[in-house]
Amino acid sequence: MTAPILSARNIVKRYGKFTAVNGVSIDIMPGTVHSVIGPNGAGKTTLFHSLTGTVPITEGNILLDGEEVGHLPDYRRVLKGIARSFQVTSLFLNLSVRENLRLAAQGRHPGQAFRLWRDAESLTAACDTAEALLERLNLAAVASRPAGELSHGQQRRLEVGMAMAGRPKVIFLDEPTSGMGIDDIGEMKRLIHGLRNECAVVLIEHNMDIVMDISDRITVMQLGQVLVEARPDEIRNDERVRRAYLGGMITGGAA
Ligand SMILES: Nc1ncnc2c1ncn2[C@@H]1O[C@H](COP(=O)(O)OP(=O)(O)OP(=O)(O)O)[C@@H](O)[C@H]1O
Repeated sequence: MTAPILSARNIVKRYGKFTAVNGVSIDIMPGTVHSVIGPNGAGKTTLFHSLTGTVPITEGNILLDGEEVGHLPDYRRVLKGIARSFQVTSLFLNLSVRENLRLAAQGRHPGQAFRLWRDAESLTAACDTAEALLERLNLAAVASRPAGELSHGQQRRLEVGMAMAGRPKVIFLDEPTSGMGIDDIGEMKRLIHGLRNECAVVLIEHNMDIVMDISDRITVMQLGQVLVEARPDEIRNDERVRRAYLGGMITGGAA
């Protein structure tokens, strides 16, 4: 039987007396897109922060490829193979798209990001990674333009590319299609769908059409806990989910 690439057990995150995540267990299987959905305030973002190390967990265990990472800071988890999509503000807006990707590829190894000129071999590898990513991201035509001049949709694809550049084992994407038009959404869906060939994807997404279309598994959260975890077709037809709190939200997309 295939082992999960990421396995979180009984994750608890408290802010003072308030428990935002209350005993969540989740297994992320390799080669899958696993979405986390739920109403506002359900604890999705807090769970993401807990798994990526953005906030320290109060209780629980997180195994990445069998190794406990639950108490490592976020930058150490990145080195172990956990990536999350950077926010637009984390792009180097004055550098070209190609240079952004090169730096992200170099940054895979600690201390190398700003030693490009000293390590020709690693620079060549980073260039190759950047060129391959430019094609994957459909950004080759704008490779030489400053990242700050890209459209919103292009910037969001570049963020995903920056996370991909380190060849992570698991990528966390937090609402990658927010604020996008229909064409950009289609491109992002194709990109995410293709990612599962090389790593697992954990996705927070409010657009149910997208969730139903591209997820292999869906975890539904409510009040800091897991309400149900299942395949999209099962979630769509789950009366607890439908009646209890998502109701008419699950309507679109081909599950
Ligand atoms: N830093 C914090 N301090 C105190 N409470 C917090 C903090 N961050 C989140 N919370 C609370 O934890 C609960 C879960 O929030 P969280 O942002 O994880 O939910 P969510 O499911 O991602 O919601 P949304 O879909 O609206 O983004 C909310 O009640 C929120 O107010």
